[in-house]
Amino acid sequence: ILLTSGLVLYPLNIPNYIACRVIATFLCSGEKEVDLAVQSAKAAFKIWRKKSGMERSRILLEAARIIRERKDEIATVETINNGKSVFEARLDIDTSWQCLEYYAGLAASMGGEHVQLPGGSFGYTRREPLGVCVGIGAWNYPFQIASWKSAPALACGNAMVFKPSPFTPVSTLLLAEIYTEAGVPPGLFNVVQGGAATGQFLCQHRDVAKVSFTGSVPTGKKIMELASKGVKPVTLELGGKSPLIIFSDCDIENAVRGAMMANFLTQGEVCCNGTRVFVQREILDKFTEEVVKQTKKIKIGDPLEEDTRMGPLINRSHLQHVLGFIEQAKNEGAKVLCGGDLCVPEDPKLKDGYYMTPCVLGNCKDGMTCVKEEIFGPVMSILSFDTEAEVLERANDTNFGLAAGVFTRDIQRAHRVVAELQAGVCYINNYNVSPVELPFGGYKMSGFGRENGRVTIEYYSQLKTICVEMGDVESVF
Ligand SMILES: NC(=O)c1ccc[n+]([C@@H]2O[C@H](COP(=O)([O-])OP(=O)(O)OC[C@H]3O[C@@H](n4cnc5c(N)ncnc54)[C@H](O)[C@@H]3O)[C@@H](O)[C@H]2O)c1
Ligand SMILES: C[N+](C)(C)CCCC=O
Repeated sequence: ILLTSGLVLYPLNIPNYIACRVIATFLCSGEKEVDLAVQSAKAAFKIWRKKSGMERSRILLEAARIIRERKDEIATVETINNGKSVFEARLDIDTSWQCLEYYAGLAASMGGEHVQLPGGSFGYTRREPLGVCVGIGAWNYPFQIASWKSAPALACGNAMVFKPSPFTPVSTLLLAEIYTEAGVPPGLFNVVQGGAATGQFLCQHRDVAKVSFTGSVPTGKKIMELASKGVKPVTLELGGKSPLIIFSDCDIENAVRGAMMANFLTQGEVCCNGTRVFVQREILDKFTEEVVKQTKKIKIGDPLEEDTRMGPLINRSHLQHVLGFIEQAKNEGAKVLCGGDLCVPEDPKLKDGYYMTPCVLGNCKDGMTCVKEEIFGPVMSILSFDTEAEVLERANDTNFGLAAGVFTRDIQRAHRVVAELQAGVCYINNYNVSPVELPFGGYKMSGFGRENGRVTIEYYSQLKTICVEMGDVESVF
């Protein structure tokens, strides 16, 4: 997608292939447009917050139903938007409507507690919405990120202004359209387009009550700084360099499948990917041979085709950035076991696409750049280890803490190891599944706050305490 200022060309005609071409142009929202969106959300908030939880629930359920019904169409738009395979985009749309359904289920049960005090007095708490919340999204899961932020926000009675990444501006508009069709008040969910400047206007706006951000660590720090000026709470869903630990007693076939899931979804552009794959020495050769065999089989090509499993990366500069990491890895002593090259699919229509072959790096060491930094592309680094204590020490030796995984048949070891891993999301004998019932979010520099799960209600609401006196005032004066 080439972004220029200009007319919004939307809806677009869905083509039957993806290469590098302009599919839409959008105007970036400036300070004035951001203010209009916030004011419109503020007006809608006044109506929405008065609705009962049951009423909000019904509307969210209707939106979930429409997403489910339009799943194939939305997935196709997402594929054009981002480049991921349509097969995967459908899974993203599933977790999106599931998220709306989940919070619809919680909307009516939001409440506080009643506390008895001496002398018949009592207190109670009310869980109240925050107001206008801002959502700012990354480009790797555009529709899913917008759904994971807006569903709990709206369920709690808030309004939201959402800014997608300028690299993937399209699919979020479908979500806005669907909320409107489902019956939310006009302006309750607004989409503004643009990059850093638009994001900054949002974070600084005096009528914005909260910012929920998904993106990189450097941008997350800037957002936290901006929000701190208005003492606005933030949720930060940031990057990672997650460890995946494969013990020799695991089911190797499953572990190989897990490692593929942990590294190659969405062209490897996944925040929680388990890119540091620690394999116990006894099974290193066998595991590596099988993982390389499976990686070579990944079908790269037109992401709109049913059997494609890897499409193009998000843009040319990111492709070059990822290939640069592989060059550096070679220079630092890693061995390319497969992939890591520019790829020009046979289909002439795809010749300008940003394709590369998925890469497995062997002979990796903890100090190498490919092992320390988030690459955000299809690059798996394999490291060997001998003991549990050693691998735990090495797995935790990072400033990131988003996710981690462990493959073993020893159930006691599995729980012992995850208890020691410094990561917000830990997988045992699987990787990168995301049931919306479970909270998702990071430790350390991977951020704070959570998405999904019951706990997220706390991040989109505030607690009011009411103290009720049943006797006379006992004044100290
Ligand atoms: N933890 C998670 O749930 C999660 C999920 C997806 C992606 N990510 C992370 O996102 C990163 C990739 O996404 P990206 O390249 O879009 O990230 P990014 O930080 O470059 O941009 C994210 C969003 O922030 C906006 N932005 C940029 N500068 C801003 C500023 N100064 N003020 C306000 N907004 C600003 C961008 O326009 C975009 O919408 C990776 O690090 C990845 O790990 C994390
Ligand atoms: C759905 N996944 C694969 C768990 C990804 C969540 C969002 C991370 O980028």
